[in-house]
Amino acid sequence: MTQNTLTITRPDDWHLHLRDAEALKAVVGDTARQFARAIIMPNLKPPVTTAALAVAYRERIEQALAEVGVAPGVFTPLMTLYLTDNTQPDEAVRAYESGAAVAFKLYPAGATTNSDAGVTDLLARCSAVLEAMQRIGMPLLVHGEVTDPSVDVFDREALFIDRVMIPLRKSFPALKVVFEHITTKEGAEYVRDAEGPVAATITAQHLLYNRNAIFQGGVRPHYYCLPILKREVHRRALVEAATSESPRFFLGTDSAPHSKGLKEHACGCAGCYTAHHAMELYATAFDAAGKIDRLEAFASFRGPDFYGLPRNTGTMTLERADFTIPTELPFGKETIVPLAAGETLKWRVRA
Ligand SMILES: NC(=O)N[C@@H](CC(=O)O)C(=O)O
Ligand SMILES: [Zn+2]
Ligand SMILES: [Zn+2]
Repeated sequence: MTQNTLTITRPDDWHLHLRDAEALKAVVGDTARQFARAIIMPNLKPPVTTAALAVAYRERIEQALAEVGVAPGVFTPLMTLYLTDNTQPDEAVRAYESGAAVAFKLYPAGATTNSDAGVTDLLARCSAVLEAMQRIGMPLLVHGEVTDPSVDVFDREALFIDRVMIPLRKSFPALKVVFEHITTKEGAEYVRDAEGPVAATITAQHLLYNRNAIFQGGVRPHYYCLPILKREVHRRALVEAATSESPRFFLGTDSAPHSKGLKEHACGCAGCYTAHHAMELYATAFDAAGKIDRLEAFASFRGPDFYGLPRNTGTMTLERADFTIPTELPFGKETIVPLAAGETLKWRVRA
């Protein structure tokens, strides 16, 4: 018998970009409608590099939530700090122990949107802060792509494992590491098999699409994100990982809003906007794999378990019903085109 409804513990998003100011106000309500908590990425301009900046950013998020009518306590932002070559160990201790931030985010310099202030050489520049993080149990969240321009863009994640991840985890074997938005079979296998406290987030777009989506009938900038969509063999490996019984894979949308104008551009920005219908996308992907029963563990259990946080207590109900994704959404004075705009999904969140 086909299952037509699914009630799960309220989910969390373990990788989210909320931006700031008008953009923040435009998108934060979408996430708060679907998720109880989210890990907020620190790649603002300028980046969120200190506990004080994270506290101030959290206040702006809370103000935006109030302005769009989200009641207090409905949604909790979990803040992160942006690691730089100059981050001092006492900043990690101050941020983590005061509750200002739950993790540090590693952006290799030049790897992705707003990563210019990122790290140039992780082990050479950041060993003292990594040592402190390992000691206090503060996770390191990693954008896992090498930045060497001579490396093919489709190979940058796989090479990162050998060049950065393995040496990092050899030097700091007890450091909690989240390999963010994995996109390859190599990434999934590494996380599945590695020793020690390692996990990975997986986006909806990497479960649903392979790289053909970027080029179907012409170039489609709204399917362009980093790390870029890969071949079908990789998509299948990610679906297998997400729907497996491994506790190491959990939901992280990487919803990354950019205005329509900046996406449909000669040099379009990387990032897919999925916060608006994230659970519909994930449910469609899990159902297509015949594994809708595994969605709750992926979306609601494994993330808090890895971070050492309590699981949520409320519930969300999804139902098998057509859900057509809007073609455009308001985005301050501009608009934003969500991922898979105009397409019809098989599941929707019951209001
Ligand atoms: N994923 C993306 O394509 N873009 C993200 C940055 C990131 O997560 O790498 C963004 O901030 O726009
Ligand atoms: Zn990233
Ligand atoms: Zn991201």
